[in-house]
Amino acid sequence: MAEEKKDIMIQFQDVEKYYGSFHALKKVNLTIDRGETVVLIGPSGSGKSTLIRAINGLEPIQEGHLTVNGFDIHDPKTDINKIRKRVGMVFQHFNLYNNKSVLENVMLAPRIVNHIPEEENEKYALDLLDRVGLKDKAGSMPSMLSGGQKQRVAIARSLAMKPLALLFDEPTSALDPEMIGDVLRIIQEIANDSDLTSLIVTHEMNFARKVANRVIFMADGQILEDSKTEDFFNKPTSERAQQFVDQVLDH
Ligand SMILES: Nc1ncnc2c1ncn2[C@@H]1O[C@H](COP(=O)(O)OP(=O)(O)OP(=O)(O)O)[C@@H](O)[C@H]1O
Repeated sequence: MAEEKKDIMIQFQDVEKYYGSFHALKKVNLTIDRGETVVLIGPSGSGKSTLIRAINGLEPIQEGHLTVNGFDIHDPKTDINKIRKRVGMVFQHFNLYNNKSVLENVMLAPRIVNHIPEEENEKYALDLLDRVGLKDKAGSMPSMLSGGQKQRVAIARSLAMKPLALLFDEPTSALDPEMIGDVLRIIQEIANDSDLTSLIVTHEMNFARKVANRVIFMADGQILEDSKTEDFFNKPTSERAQQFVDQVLDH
């Protein structure tokens, strides 16, 4: 029988990353297929942000290969901007343009980078704001919004570029508890869009359990587990992961 051909979106092969002499990613091997929703968890300082930021070239790697949509992202010949156009990132602290309206925040990159005609751009931006429940805030400035609303604008903004993949780096860590649910619900809806590949760093274990196809567990710069979600939560194979899950679920 012919082997099923997988459609790989993100692939780390023996990736090593150092900050000076500090070894932040140790021989990382990871393959994420198109359309998968993968959650990345692990203790503070284990390298989750470093791994996710390497994917769109925000952190250089020193050894190994990292391909995104078939391009070796750390090959000097690769045009990193072409990859960043299709790989969106949602940050912990939103990173909105505070001097621009909500609508302008969503319209800016498609206008400047993709030269989308104004009318089409505005229509799509308003559709996206509707999708995140904020169409009525289109004319507001970010300073008028709650943290949860800001993060929903940031999500709409990342979708405006019609990404192939979205990277979420602790998208709810800076939010008040009552804001978290709405943001997670929207991330779940987006992640379940079958074409989109999502990689989500989160400490929200119940959310991870609901949304992810797979869970990656990191500690000390290494991937210790890469399991189907239910397998991971039913019985992590490493003691380190078991301790982590027990600790997080206790809180
Ligand atoms: N710019 C940097 N220079 C030096 N060391 C860094 C830098 N960025 C991160 N580190 C170190 O690399 C390690 C991994 O950091 P990283 O932010 O990737 O971890 P994390 O798992 O995302 O942690 P957290 O859950 O606390 O955000 C940490 O020990 C951190 O101190």
